Amino acid sequence: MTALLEIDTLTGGYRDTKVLFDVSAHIEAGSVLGVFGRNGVGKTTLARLVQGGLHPVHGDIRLNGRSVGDLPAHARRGQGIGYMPQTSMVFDDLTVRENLTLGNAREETETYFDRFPRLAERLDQPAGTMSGGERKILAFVRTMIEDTQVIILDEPSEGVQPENIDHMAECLKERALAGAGILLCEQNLSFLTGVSNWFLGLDAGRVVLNKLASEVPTSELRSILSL
Ligand SMILES: Nc1ncnc2c1ncn2[C@@H]1O[C@H](COP(=O)(O)OP(=O)(O)OP(=O)(O)O)[C@@H](O)[C@H]1O
Repeated sequence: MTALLEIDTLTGGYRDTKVLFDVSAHIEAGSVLGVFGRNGVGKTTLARLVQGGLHPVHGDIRLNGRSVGDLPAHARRGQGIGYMPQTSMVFDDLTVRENLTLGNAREETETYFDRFPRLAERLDQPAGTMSGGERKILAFVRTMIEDTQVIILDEPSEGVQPENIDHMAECLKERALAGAGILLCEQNLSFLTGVSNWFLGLDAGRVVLNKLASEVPTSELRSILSL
């Protein structure tokens, strides 16, 4: 059976500098691929190559068996690939409400307010007046409510308090159960292990682990993080 998203021998980076080398992975519908590795190993670069902000030097990305590797980011978004970047992820001058009503919502935003009441309290405030952690939550919810098949999240838990990270994990599991494929780049091991079905470990731009999560002891993850 064809995977929802196939990442096929991707090599790429920034102008003349290659950062990722021959990275392959796949994401099934209903599953979470946890991408991890130390700072600077290429997690964000992988996220951007899949999202379309960067274009590969070599390799391809296929959505439901069809190549999207030559498409610009907006066209990949149109085909159902959502993306929460690590930084600059909300429109600071727009209110929380306006940020949440951009794009194609697949479900009511209100369903997220029980888990993240801070957003409901701040609906009419410019997003730029919120804390870094609150802006992360806003960007996360906006990404979750979009009508997408694949969701790419780049370090959503960074700067977010533990209780809200737990709520993020619940949302991701629910979205996967509803059929989405999720590519989660994360440094927070307990969050990553709590939601991932499959792990992709990177070091210096190369795959050092690509395995079913249930077959990977935490010690192996830790050793990759301290390589
Ligand atoms: N715009 C850029 N131009 C040139 N090199 C870059 C650029 N952005 C990142 N790099 C380099 O690419 C490499 C991989 O960076 P990347 O941001 O993908 O790593 P990461 O695993 O996401 O790191 P972190 O965990 O710190 O976010 C690093 O060596 C970084 O310095």
